[in-house]
Amino acid sequence: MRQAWRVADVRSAEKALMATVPEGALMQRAAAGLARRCALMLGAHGGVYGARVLLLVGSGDNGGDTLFAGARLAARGAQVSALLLDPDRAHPGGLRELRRLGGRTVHDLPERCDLVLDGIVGIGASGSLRPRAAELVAALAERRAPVVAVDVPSGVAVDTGDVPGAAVTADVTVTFGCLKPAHVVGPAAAHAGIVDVVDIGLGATLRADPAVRIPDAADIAAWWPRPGPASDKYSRGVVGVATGSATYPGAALLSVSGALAGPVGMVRYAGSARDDVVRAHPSVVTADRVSDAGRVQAWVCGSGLGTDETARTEVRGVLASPLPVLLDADALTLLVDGRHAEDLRRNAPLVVTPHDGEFRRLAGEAPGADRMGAACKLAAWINAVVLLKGDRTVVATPSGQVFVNPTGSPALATAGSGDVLAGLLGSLLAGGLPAERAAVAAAFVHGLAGRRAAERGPVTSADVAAQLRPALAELLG
Ligand SMILES: NC(=O)C1=CN([C@@H]2O[C@H](COP(=O)(O)OP(=O)(O)OC[C@H]3O[C@@H](n4cnc5c(N)ncnc54)[C@H](OP(=O)(O)O)[C@@H]3O)[C@@H](O)[C@H]2O)[C@@H](O)CC1
Ligand SMILES: Nc1ncnc2c1ncn2[C@@H]1O[C@H](COP(=O)(O)OP(=O)(O)O)[C@@H](O)[C@H]1O
Repeated sequence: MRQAWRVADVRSAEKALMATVPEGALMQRAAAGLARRCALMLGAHGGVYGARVLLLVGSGDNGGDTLFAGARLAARGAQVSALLLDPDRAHPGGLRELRRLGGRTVHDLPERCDLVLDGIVGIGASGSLRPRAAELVAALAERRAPVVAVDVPSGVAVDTGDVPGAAVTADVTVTFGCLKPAHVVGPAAAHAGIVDVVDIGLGATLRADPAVRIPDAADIAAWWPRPGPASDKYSRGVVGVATGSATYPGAALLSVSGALAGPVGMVRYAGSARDDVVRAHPSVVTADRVSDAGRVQAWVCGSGLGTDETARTEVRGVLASPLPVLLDADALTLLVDGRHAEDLRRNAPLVVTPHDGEFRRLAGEAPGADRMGAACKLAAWINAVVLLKGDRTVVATPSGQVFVNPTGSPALATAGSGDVLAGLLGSLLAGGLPAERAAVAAAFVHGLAGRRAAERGPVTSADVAAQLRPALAELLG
């Protein structure tokens, strides 16, 4: 599991580390790692010697890292030019070193270059880029040269992953010590490109809790419940699916197909699409209503359910059970008027899976610029695990733990793909995973399936469901 830390925590760790090393040592470690990565990129396209490298240099230490890295590239024969945003405030030691090794300063963006290092601002940035920096970033976007962002792409909000204005879009971001939220969450993540972490020795002093955890395939494979010799269909868990309606029978089929790909031994369906469900999935045991469904270990409720009194009774029914419950789509709409406030006071886990519109209705405001903060706030408020959908889906727990999903594809933005996710997540709940792991694992595998489906052309949610099994076969070996 990778982790990312907030600026304040990085700063304290850096301060503690700096007290133990010679002055300037951290910047040299950062510059060495940065130069190495740049040399690798140049090496793949003709070599370092003679390559035209442009440094965009702000007046903080981010610019300092960039100048020292540029000096190292100049020492290897690159033609390095530095564009200083504020020449009087550029890092003096870095500028001296660059000049000593043959680098020069320029006043405008050159027409052509082989690599650009973005050292305008790093973790010391505040607010959106100032006009001169923003102009430069806009002009850079037209040059189409490969860009390496130093620590973070300039213009992103480091702690939230928001992109409040102009921002550099990098091919590679070389960051120091640890990941920061902007590398993995929100619209900023798409600006970072491939992210490389350079070890500057921060590990020992970085003691704060991470701001966000990023699962990898090994985590999901380790968590995924697997049947053993003593398993039977009941001991593997039975998930109840209360979704779909006469108007939306497809939602029932999609959520059931998601549930069937999960680890449970049986799927029970309760609702008016039962005939369609059995026709498509003969192994599913069906009933008309939640109250008649039989024993399950977790409930999934909401996709395509409608918002009439029958739907309300079903939502009330699943919430009244002592079991883990996932509420999605129409069930979330039904929560908004407050009539289920009492039902929400339950001891068993609750997971809600809103997209932005559902989130706004539930929380009373849109997730806004800080998706992690917003998800945490809602999770604490309703005492539920919140899975906030989107690119880089966020999972937040009532106690404030946050996960960001690294898999997925924009192709998942297709009607019904959330229904598939809900079914899979419910299956993991019934299979015995703690709610936050079920949410994280479901988002991860759903994202893998989305990617696989996208490789085969335009994606429907049925394609996503069909790719869950192959994605799992690959993941679980
Ligand atoms: N600490 C360490 O141990 C290590 C730190 N390291 C490196 O230091 C970096 C942090 O350096 P930092 O603290 O000097 O801040 P930095 O990111 O250069 O930004 C400050 C400058 O930006 C300016 N500025 C601010 N906002 C702006 C805006 N919106 N638009 C435009 N400009 C804006 C601000 O201007 P001012 O407000 O002063 O006028 C000031 O000039 C970090 O990311 C990493 O690369 C590594 O060497 C490893 C060891
Ligand atoms: N731009 C995007 N990039 C990646 N994934 C996305 C994007 N937009 C939506 N998704 C994913 O697609 C799914 C859509 O779910 P949802 O909005 O509930 O659809 P539906 O209600 O039609 O089933 C979610 O898993 C979400 O994370």
